Amino acid sequence: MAGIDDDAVLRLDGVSVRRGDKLLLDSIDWTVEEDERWAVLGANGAGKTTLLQIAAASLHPTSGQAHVFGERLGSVDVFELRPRIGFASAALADRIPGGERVVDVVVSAGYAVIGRWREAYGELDIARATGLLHRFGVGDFGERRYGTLSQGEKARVQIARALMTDPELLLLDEPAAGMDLGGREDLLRRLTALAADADAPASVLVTHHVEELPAGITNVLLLRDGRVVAAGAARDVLTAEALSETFGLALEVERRGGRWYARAR
Ligand SMILES: Nc1ncnc2c1ncn2[C@@H]1O[C@H](COP(=O)(O)OP(=O)(O)OP(=O)(O)O)[C@@H](O)[C@H]1O
Repeated sequence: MAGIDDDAVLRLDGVSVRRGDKLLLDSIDWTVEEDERWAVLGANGAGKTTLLQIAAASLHPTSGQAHVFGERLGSVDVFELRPRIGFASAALADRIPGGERVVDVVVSAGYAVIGRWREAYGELDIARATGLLHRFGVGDFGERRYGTLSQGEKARVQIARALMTDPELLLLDEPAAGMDLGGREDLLRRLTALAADADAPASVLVTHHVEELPAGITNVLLLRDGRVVAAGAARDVLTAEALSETFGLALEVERRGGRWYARAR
């Protein structure tokens, strides 16, 4: 199988993850290419976070093979891969000490992952971090203490932090969770702009809600009980039938202005 698609950012072949009797992921085949912006959709407990942990090289499959940047997990030093991956999630957001200055939260991403934490930050690093904070609508908060930010503001800081190292793969676990409607729509506008940026990394965004997909998502993977229901181009995959199967209820789905909307039938 090696060599079939060595340019892929991520390639999973028959990946399963088992914990005790439970199969968290069941024989997943999935390829993410450099220019693709993926969304992974599924109900609570479907296995989305587990799948993202494999993509982040922080979990190894129980069986099957996972390649990240062409390197097989299990045969490569993951500490070499991780600096090339930007990861933002609520769980990570909660681990950051509340007393940290927001700009330091962002700028330290580079030092944390590449082990340069002893070095002083340069002006260029601060400028880049500040630029990223502005890009995600929290540019005025650089001097604030991280713990004083709202959940939605922290999520934006996390995305800026994930992009700080100029990663080749960006993983976003429910970036709009806990945001009010205005905050969500503003964030989605910014993620849409990121998706349209030819220099932006390949990305995988995990969510429960089709309404939280930014316009510009190119591909979708639907997950139910650890299995792929469908995966491929967004407009082929986001059908009423496939979404209904994914969430276990009859849904209708609609696309408007590049965004997606679902409701019970
Ligand atoms: N160590 C473990 N042992 C047993 N089951 C586990 C373990 N870790 C996770 N699970 C279960 O695996 C399933 C998948 O979990 P995962 O967090 O990947 O789902 P998810 O799709 O991200 O869910 P959510 O949307 O609720 O965050 C869940 O049912 C969870 O309870």
